[in-house]
Amino acid sequence: MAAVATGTGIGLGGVRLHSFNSRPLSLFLGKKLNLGILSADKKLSTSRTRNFVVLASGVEIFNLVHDVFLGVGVGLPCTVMECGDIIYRSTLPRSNEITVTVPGVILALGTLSYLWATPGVAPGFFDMFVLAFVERVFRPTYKKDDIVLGKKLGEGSFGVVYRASLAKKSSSKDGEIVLKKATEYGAVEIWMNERVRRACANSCADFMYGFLENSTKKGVEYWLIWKFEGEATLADLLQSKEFPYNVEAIILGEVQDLPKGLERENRIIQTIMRQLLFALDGLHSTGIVHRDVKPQNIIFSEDSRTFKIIDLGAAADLRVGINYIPKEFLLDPRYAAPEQYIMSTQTPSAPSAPVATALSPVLWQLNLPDRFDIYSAGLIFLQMAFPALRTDSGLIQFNRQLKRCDYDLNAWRKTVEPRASPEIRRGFELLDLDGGIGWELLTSMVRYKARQRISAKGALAHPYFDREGLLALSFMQNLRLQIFRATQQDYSEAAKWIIQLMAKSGTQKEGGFTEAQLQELREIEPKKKSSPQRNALASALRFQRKIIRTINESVDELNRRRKSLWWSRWIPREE
Ligand SMILES: Nc1ncnc2c1ncn2[C@@H]1O[C@H](COP(=O)(O)OP(=O)(O)OP(=O)(O)O)[C@@H](O)[C@H]1O
Repeated sequence: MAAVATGTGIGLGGVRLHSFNSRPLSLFLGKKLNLGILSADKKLSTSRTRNFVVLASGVEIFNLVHDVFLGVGVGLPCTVMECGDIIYRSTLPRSNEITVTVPGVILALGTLSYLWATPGVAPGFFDMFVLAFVERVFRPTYKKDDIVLGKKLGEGSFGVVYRASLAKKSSSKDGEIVLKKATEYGAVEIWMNERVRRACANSCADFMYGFLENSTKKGVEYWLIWKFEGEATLADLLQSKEFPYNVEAIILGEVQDLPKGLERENRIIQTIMRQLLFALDGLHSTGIVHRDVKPQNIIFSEDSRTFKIIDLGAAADLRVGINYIPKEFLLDPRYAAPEQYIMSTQTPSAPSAPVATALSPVLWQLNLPDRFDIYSAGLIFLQMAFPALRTDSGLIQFNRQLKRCDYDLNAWRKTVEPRASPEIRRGFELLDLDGGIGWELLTSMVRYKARQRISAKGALAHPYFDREGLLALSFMQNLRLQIFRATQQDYSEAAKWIIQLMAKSGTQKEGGFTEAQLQELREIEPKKKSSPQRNALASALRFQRKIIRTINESVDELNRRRKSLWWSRWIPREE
């Protein structure tokens, strides 16, 4: 008895019949077709599917179609199940069995590395939907009445900071807190502090609680509470004539009885830089860019004897797109990197949180927003090495000089060194210790292009932090240094190319980038030839662009307001 079987499987006389994939019906009409010819007598036939021409009569076509419908959905295709043409039901592989294939493994590994790449899509989901809830349940909460205000510590445009204490305290040290009464920007700061507390608690001042206080007549006010970390910021310590020995004393807890000199100062500065980079690495690894790194925002924690970062009010969380405003103008101009924005201005405004989260690894790699903080940290390094740069006027003057040298520190050095004061010379000497490894690290932090700047993790692995310095590097350390230097190459052209591709493809809504913007990207000089028609066309284009820009900005603004709602709902309110 012979039967023509098609579809994915047909039961016939106790035998499960399988042929290759079911084909579109049009193929049956006199075309060549893959069909399995099966003999029911041979229960375990090894026969392969043969190709032959089916000249189907009307009745046969009807039967075939009937068979197809019967077959579909009965079993999986043999190609997947590797079952041959005829296999007993009992010998079929179990349907839930996972087949490991090379492309499958590559795909799975690729997906996993994408989900774990900075800023971490997968850890982000875990943090937001598990850790945040667990923390809410177990962390102590505070109310306005629990806090006794003390002296004012500072006042910025977005809030006032007080030293305070808790009315009910378990020990005298326990009760010392810092309270910030902040405007609507306090909501961002609460979000960032909570994120940091869960992801890298040691990087920043110990955040205790934050809530919305709306009983005051002033309107919306966010109250943020931190543990009181200590009296001194790095700015206070830098202003002392004793710097860096005053830092050594508080880090070690005692005054060293050693001769003062460059070597010793270098070691102290190394320690401060290591602690600062460690704190930054913690923030960056979790997708947070501080954007306001400066000595005033680095506090010395007396308990842990380390420097910690404060004031996350201007920080951006690139994992979920909070405070992600590509064109936002930034903050303290004394410490801001030349790009001034953490994201390329070609990057479209942040999409909704799930999309921002899904795209975050790509956007992070394209923009490397963390390098904004690295530039600021580099300037702090410079201030530690050169006392003349510790004053506002000194730093502003340095910034002007560096800008004139196209942000090339080596060029700046060439201009100032020949006529430098003994104090400036001493700074260069300090950085030139151990074969100039300090200078090398500094120049890899303070660079014009963000892409060419070293990351916090890279800086921590730099030989500058090995005690022996450059000359005593082992083979492996030397290799590491060479790799580090290779990674300092300029890959911005490649990134630009990718951005261009993204820009060209554009979306229907955004309309992609205009030719003029692409021109700007390519840094091609616009043609100078002009004619009345060309001028008229240019004016019309300019006008059109202006209208589009205005509409986009208004939509952005509306979106931003709408988007700002979702995460501020997480902030507790005082009952
Ligand atoms: N956890 C802390 N422990 C001890 N002191 C702190 C702490 N947090 C903040 N301070 C002190 O309060 C000051 C102001 O804090 P912060 O920078 O967060 O406020 P701000 O309103 O943003 O100020 P500004 O606008 O001047 O930066 C700091 O310079 C520091 O001296």
